[in-house]
Formats: sequence, structure tokens, C-alpha cells
Amino acid sequence: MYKLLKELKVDLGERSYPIVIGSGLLGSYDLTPWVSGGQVMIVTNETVAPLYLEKAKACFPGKQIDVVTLPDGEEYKNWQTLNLIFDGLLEKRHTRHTTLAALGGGVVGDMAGFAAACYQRGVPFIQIPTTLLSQVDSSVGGKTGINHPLGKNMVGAFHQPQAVLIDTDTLGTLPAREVSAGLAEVIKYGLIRTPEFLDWLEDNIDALRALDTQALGEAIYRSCECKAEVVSLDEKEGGLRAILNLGHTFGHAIETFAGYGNWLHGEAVGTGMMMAADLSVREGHISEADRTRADALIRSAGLPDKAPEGMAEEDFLSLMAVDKKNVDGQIRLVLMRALGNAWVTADYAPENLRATLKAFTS
Ligand SMILES: NC(=O)c1ccc[n+]([C@@H]2O[C@H](COP(=O)([O-])OP(=O)(O)OC[C@H]3O[C@@H](n4cnc5c(N)ncnc54)[C@H](O)[C@@H]3O)[C@@H](O)[C@H]2O)c1
Ligand SMILES: O=C(O)C(=O)C[C@@H](O)[C@H](O)[C@H](O)COP(=O)(O)O
Ligand SMILES: [Zn+2]
Repeated sequence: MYKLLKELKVDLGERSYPIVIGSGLLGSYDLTPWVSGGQVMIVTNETVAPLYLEKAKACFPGKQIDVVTLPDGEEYKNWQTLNLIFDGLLEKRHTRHTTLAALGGGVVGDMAGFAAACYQRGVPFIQIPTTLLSQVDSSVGGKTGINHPLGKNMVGAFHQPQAVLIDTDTLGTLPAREVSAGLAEVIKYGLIRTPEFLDWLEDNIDALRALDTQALGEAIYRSCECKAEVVSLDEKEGGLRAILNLGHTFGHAIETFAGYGNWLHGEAVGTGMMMAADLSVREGHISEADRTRADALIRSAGLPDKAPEGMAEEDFLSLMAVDKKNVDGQIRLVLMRALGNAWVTADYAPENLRATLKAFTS
């Protein structure tokens, strides 16, 4: 039997949905109340399927269950792979009353969610995230999509899930590097909106890296609570939601430069947050001591602190020029006024941005 740890709600009126957090959920938690028709298509990948597919199937008793198994990797978050989902849906005669279920990390979740947004003009989907990063971030909030060779997440849709089912037991099989990547997004919540969470993270970072179940449950809950609140206030990133992009303008440039493969999303975001902290110091918003504190926490999570070898200032500037937050050709960045207080702005000195880029490139 499962053990429920917490339940949260993303409050979006008729599109509201629960985030259920617990252990032993896969295999025993009944997800059929969130399935309106008789068909379910589980979208997963070749790494996750052997680990959790059979258990996931047991969450849909009485339903016709089909499966699409995608190749594994950020480099497959593209049109060709997305098409495999549509192929599977059509081959198995799934109608507009089907429900998709994303079983895997953020790559599977973003692609299955986008497929759900598009298939027969939109069908419901459920998120069953199995990485730390997807449990604390990508499964919540309805951003779905794929990458383009010229820019990260450039094609996509807002499409909210019916429910998010987080089984913390799945983290037991997650490689250490992926745990560190997930911690980048966890730290992000402390830096953008919840300073007291930063204190907690400093005390618990070693326990988190060691996969201490109690610490993980708490970090997942507090992260989802912060994300659910921000998304509930600003579903489609009219303003506030952009703070969830702390470190991402730099980070997405790194991922695109690296060809979506060598750098994990969380690693790029970790370095990107250090770059945002650096620029926040240069702009006179936070102190050198604040920056040192943020950097120490990011490093203690096992994250890199320099841009990829061979990536130059000009590479950053040309890749950041296509960022989705840009307005009228101006690069908008998420900066910090204090640790735990972020906002999006185009109001910074270009020479300070250049100095930041110089400091992180070799
Ligand atoms: N939609 C959003 O709001 C949002 C938020 C953050 C990130 N993202 C996106 O999420 C993606 C990154 O997600 P990710 O970090 O989960 O990467 P991922 O989906 O590539 O998963 C990381 C690796 O872990 C494997 N894996 C998954 N679950 C496992 C488990 N329980 N045990 C062992 N291995 C497991 C995967 O197969 C993969 O090899 C990026 O594409 C990023 O852009 C989206
Ligand atoms: O949910 C959001 O909003 C975020 O920005 C969360 C980010 O961690 C995530 O990486 C997201 O996919 C980035 O979105 P994008 O719009 O910058 O592509
Ligand atoms: Zn992210």
C-alpha cells in the first residue's frame, strides 16, 4: 500500500488539479478518477520503462492501456520524436477521449504534454514524474514543448495536466548527476521567493544528495508549493511567472550551445543562476556576501560553475537574442534584489552583462 506524504493544489479555476506526493504510489494509487474515457496512452522512455512501466499500468485499472516508448535524452526532445507519439496514438486508434500519461523525467513530460495539447486539438494528460527535477518543477505548471536547434523549448503550448502523481520511491534509481541537476531547480525556489527555504537547504543539502527520504519529501513539497503558487497567480507568464526562469536565459544558451546533450538542464541552470547572481552584484542589487552564499549552495549541490569550454561572450549574446522573454530586441533577465526576491528586467547596464559573461567564459 502507498503512504501519502502531502497533497497540494494548483489553483486555476476549472483547470485546477492536485499534486499528490507519497511513497509506493506507483502500482497502487488509482488514477482513473482523472481519466474521462476508456483509453490511456502511457508515454515513457527506454530507461524508465523497464523500471516503472508495469507499476504505472496498475494505476489505471479497467482501462485500455497502450504504450509509446521514446528514445532517452534531451537530444530527442524534437519533432521527430514527438511524431512517434502521434504515430502510436493513431496506430492504436486513440480518439479525442483518450488520456495521455507521461511517465519519466522532464523530457518525456514536456513532449507527452505537448502531444496532448495537439492531438486531435487537445486531449487530457497526467504527469507521473520520475526524476527529482520533474517532481519539483517540470510536471507542474503546464509548460510543454520541444527544442529547436536554434533555441530551447521554442515550440510548445501551455496545457495543464489533470493531476500530478509524485512517487518519491522512484528517486532511488536516479543517478547522482541527475539528483544534482534536480537540486538546481530546488535551490531556484529559495533564491526567487522563499528565503527561509534557503536556510533549510543549507542545512539539508548533504541529506538530499544522499537521497534521505524525509529530506527529499520536504524539498519536493516545498518546491511544488512555491511553483503551484506562482503558476496559480500567473498561469501564462504575463509577469510574475518569469521569476521561475532565474538562471534560464544563460542556462538555455548553454544547453543550445552544447547541442542538447552534454549539459543537463539543471546543470546549465545552476551555472546560469550563478551568472544571474554575479550580474545582480554588478548592478548593486545584492551584496558580495549574498553572492558568495548563493554560489556556495549551488556548488554544494554538485553543480558546475563555469560555461562550457569554448563558449564565448558572443555565443551567449547571439543565443540569448532568441530568448522567449525578450521584448523589442531587448534581452530581459531574471535578477535578484535580495536572496529570495527576484524579478524580470531589461534594466541593466550592457557593460555589466558583458562583464558577467566574461567572468564565466574562458
Ligand atoms: N515544463 C517545465 O516547466 C519544465 C521545467 C523544468 C525543466 N523542464 C525540462 O525538463 C527537461 C529536464 O528534465 P529531467 O532533468 O527530468 O531530464 P530527463 O527527462 O532527461 O531525465 C533525466 C534522465 O533520468 C532518466 N530517468 C528518469 N527517471 C529515472 C529514474 N527514476 N531512475 C533512473 N533514471 C531515470 C531519464 O531516462 C534520463 O536519462 C528539460 O528538457 C527541461 O527543459 C521543463
Ligand atoms: O514553469 C516555468 O515557468 C519555468 O520557467 C520553469 C523552468 O524551470 C523550465 O525550465 C521551463 O521549461 C522554462 O520555460 P521557458 O519558457 O523558458 O522555455
Ligand atoms: Zn528549468
